[in-house]
Amino acid sequence: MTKIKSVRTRVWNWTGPTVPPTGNFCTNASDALWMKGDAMASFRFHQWLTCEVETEDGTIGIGNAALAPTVVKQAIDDWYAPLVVGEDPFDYAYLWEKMYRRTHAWGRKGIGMTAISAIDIAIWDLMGKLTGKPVFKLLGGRTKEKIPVYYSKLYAGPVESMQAEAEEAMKHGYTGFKSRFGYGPKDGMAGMRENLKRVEALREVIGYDNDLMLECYMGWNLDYAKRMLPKLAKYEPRWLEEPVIADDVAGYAELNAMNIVPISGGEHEFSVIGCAELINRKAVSVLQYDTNRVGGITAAQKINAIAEAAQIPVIPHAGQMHNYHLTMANTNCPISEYFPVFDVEVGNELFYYIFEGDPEAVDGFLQLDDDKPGLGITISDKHLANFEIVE
Ligand SMILES: O=C(O)[C@H](O)[C@H](O)[C@@H](O)CO
Ligand SMILES: [Mg+2]
Repeated sequence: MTKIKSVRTRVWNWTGPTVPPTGNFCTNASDALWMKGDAMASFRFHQWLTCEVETEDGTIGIGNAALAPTVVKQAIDDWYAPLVVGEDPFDYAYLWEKMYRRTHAWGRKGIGMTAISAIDIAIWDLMGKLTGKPVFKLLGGRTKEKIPVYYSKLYAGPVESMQAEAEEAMKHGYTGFKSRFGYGPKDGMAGMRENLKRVEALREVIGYDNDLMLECYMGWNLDYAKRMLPKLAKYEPRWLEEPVIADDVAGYAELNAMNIVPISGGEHEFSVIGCAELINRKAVSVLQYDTNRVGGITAAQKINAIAEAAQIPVIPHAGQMHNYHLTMANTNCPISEYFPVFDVEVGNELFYYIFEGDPEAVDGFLQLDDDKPGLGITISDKHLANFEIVE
């Protein structure tokens, strides 16, 4: 048995070229504020955290976090790393509880649970490498020949450019497409019409034999969503995502109970109990935790069991290997989100510039390798010139 010897955290700041997103490309929680300018102008994921857990025999497991990397790094360095050094990585359930309970006063959600996630993902990568098995083979094995993925971009912009993007994506074999709304409560009825115009335009391109998912990114509220749902029904969205802020679980449940459009959410929920509440209160018809926020693979797999018992499908936020392995290992995880490989824009695509090994979608599917131990990713040296790395 080899013990954990060290935890190395690094913050990767992208300093390379970026594509400026169109203004107002997605509604968001800040839209409710009285503020000047475009709230999404500051919405960038141009930083990422890598977390490498090394054992005494020199094996290194790789974890990561996208939320607040500099703060999560400090939390790991100061609080969480000391809790796992000297421990056996295969005692991962005990280590998860140790990290969760020793910081329970402040770490149950947000930064603390993101830090736990990064370390836990690294531990699962480590266990895969130490056993010579891909992580999905440690979770339940292959439940799919390949993973169906949905195309996730279509940021709100001019109707013609959204239609052109959807047309291009159609050529790559996707059968699911997620777009972002650009308008919300502050834009009134005129904004509603702009939103509906774009949904109609996308349906004209992709037709009705493909899935269309609609993303609000917490930018609406209960009143606006209740008014919009009947107007959206005829476009048959597969789901309406994060219509209200993450704390408005009652609002989620009311919208989902209207049974007009399935409501999805969870990418801003944390821990097993946090997701169990969304399920038990019937707040979502599709649960979308992100493994690098919710508590890592240990927590995500427990949540998958609770969701399966309630027959709520789990389609994790973001794609990326820490989520793909769970989707491969669970029949109740039918498809994956997939950010197409793009020049760095909002930052959802930054993962591709830090890591190697993330599979590219082919004809709307992606594949995992039965013989690649761990998560199957390495830290890339291909784009180092475009990063400032903080140890
Ligand atoms: O579901 C998603 O992909 C997220 O909400 C996105 O990361 C974000 O880009 C908002 O569109
Ligand atoms: Mg989302």
